[in-house]
Amino acid sequence: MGPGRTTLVPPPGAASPVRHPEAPAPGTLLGPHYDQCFGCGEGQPHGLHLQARAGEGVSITAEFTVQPAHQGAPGLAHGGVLASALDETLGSLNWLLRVIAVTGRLETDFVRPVPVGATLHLEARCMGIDGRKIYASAVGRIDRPDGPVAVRADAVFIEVKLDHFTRNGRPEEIKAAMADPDQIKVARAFEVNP
Ligand SMILES: CCCCCCCC/C=C\CCCCCCCC(=O)SCCNC(=O)CCNC(=O)[C@H](O)C(C)(C)COP(=O)(O)OP(=O)(O)OC[C@H]1O[C@@H](n2cnc3c(N)ncnc32)[C@H](O)[C@@H]1OP(=O)(O)O
Repeated sequence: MGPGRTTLVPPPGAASPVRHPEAPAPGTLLGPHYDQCFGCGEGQPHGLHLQARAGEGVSITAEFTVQPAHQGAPGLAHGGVLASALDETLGSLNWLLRVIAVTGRLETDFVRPVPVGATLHLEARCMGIDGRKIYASAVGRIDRPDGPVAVRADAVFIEVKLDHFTRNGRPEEIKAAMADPDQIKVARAFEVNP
């Protein structure tokens, strides 16, 4: 099945996700995978500054507070920003699997408007793995971990090698990342060492 027609439900026969033995313990704050990442980077002034934590099994919890820079309608979060928060939380599951993967498809339901100043409490879970395809779902609730559901997403991530970034990224940023010992450490933490 080609891109665009791919179901977001793991097919029969998909493998159950397995938490990597060296994955960070449940409760551990993961920290940004890249300082300039729009989702999690600390050096990105207009970014989401989303903070993700390892959960049990292959699950992640994350929080993000909607800032004035994230508005669509007056006083409300932009839908694309909310989709970014879901994408980032789902992408963080890869820390626990220790695979590098990029979003192939992301489907979002917007259930409730999210005001500026609200904190979105997100939770993502890996639902199954089929070859290079990683199926995952997430939900975001307003202001409390058990608050009202505002957004939901289903996604498929596709496993890639590190050279996906080095071949495709703008050379300036790639060069800087390769010269940064912290970035090399992060890249290693994602990669399965055969
Ligand atoms: C020292 C250097 C430092 C650098 C490194 C730092 C470490 C960083 C670590 C971690 C970073 C993570 C960053 C997280 C950020 C949040 C997540 C994002 O937003 S990611 C950005 C948005 N996504 C993209 O930009 C993807 C763009 N798309 C592509 O590049 C390609 O289309 C790609 C890789 C997804 C697939 O291309 P193919 O040629 O490799 O693979 P094919 O053979 O086409 O497909 C393989 C299987 O996947 C399915 N597939 C492919 N594309 C799909 C799609 N779009 N939807 C559903 N299924 C898809 C296919 O149907 C096929 O399945 P069948 O094996 O036949 O069962």
